[in-house]
Amino acid sequence: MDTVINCMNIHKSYIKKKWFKVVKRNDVLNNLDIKIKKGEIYGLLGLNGAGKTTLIRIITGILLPDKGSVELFGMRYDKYEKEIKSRLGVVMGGDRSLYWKLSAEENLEFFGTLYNIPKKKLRENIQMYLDYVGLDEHKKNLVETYSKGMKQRLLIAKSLISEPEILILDEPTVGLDIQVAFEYRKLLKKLNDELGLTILLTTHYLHEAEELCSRVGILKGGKIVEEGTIDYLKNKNKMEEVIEFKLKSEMDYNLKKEISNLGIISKLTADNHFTYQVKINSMYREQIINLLISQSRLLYLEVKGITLEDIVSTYF
Ligand SMILES: Nc1ncnc2c1ncn2[C@@H]1O[C@H](COP(=O)(O)OP(=O)(O)OP(=O)(O)O)[C@@H](O)[C@H]1O
Repeated sequence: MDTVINCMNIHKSYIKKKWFKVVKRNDVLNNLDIKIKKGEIYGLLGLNGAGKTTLIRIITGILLPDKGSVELFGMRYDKYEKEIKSRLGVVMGGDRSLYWKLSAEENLEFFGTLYNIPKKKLRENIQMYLDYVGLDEHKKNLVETYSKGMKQRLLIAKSLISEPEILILDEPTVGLDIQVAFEYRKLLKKLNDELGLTILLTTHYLHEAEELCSRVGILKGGKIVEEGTIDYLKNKNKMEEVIEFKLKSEMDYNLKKEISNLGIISKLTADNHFTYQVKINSMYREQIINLLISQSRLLYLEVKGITLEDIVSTYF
């Protein structure tokens, strides 16, 4: 498969200066490599502040790296910026880039002319993509009357108007309600399946990465420290599930030893009582549940699905 995004040895630091002196230096990306193949949906994962948005800004040519090189479609921004950008659709957080006093159709006409798309082709694309994102009925309405979900879909239509080959999205479903986010993910999947768009996105939601991404990469300490499918990451870290339980008193040595043989125990520090979590591979679920139920000190027990933060945290 062709590599369409190739970042090599990327370094990026944010520097705060006072009187020409560096007073604070934050090395965000450090010798980072990433390769994304044509047709993939790649999810960039990491804790808050890991540098996901910084990397997205570098890949989209908004920000220059301090060191290293970025190639899209085998081309570099210093020589082929216009060509690269014409093949890239970008949806960053927020809806500031739409004109609220214009209708959806007028917004797309305006942005389409910036791309120098011939008039007839532009009119066809506007119709096609408004249809595609399910906004055809509302195309004459002012954007200020749109819901957040509708604005998000319009931003996708806007990014598609120039017929890009790669779509890049920074936390696309943040702030959307469950149903709207579900529909939005369906739309992204459709764009990948039907139009063959390569998609790069950042997300904090495990179910989103599971539903959408053919591959994810974990960004930690300025580098991609792990890549693969979500299933691969879960199995590798033997972290299929989390069991939370509460005891009447502190866990004794014997119980702790028995549970530790099956999973990783931690105490919920935010809780003043004796609440614990154990991360386990699902094959040990029954065994741990039986063990805990046999304890007269057990107050409550809950089996929880693991979160993306649980997976990402194992790399810290
Ligand atoms: N323009 C900037 N100037 C200075 N520091 C910045 C700037 N942008 C980001 N940072 C810092 O760089 C680090 C990485 O930020 P970035 O937004 O890339 O992380 P992120 O992984 O996208 O985080 P989140 O998941 O919270 O959105 C953070 O410590 C942030 O405070």
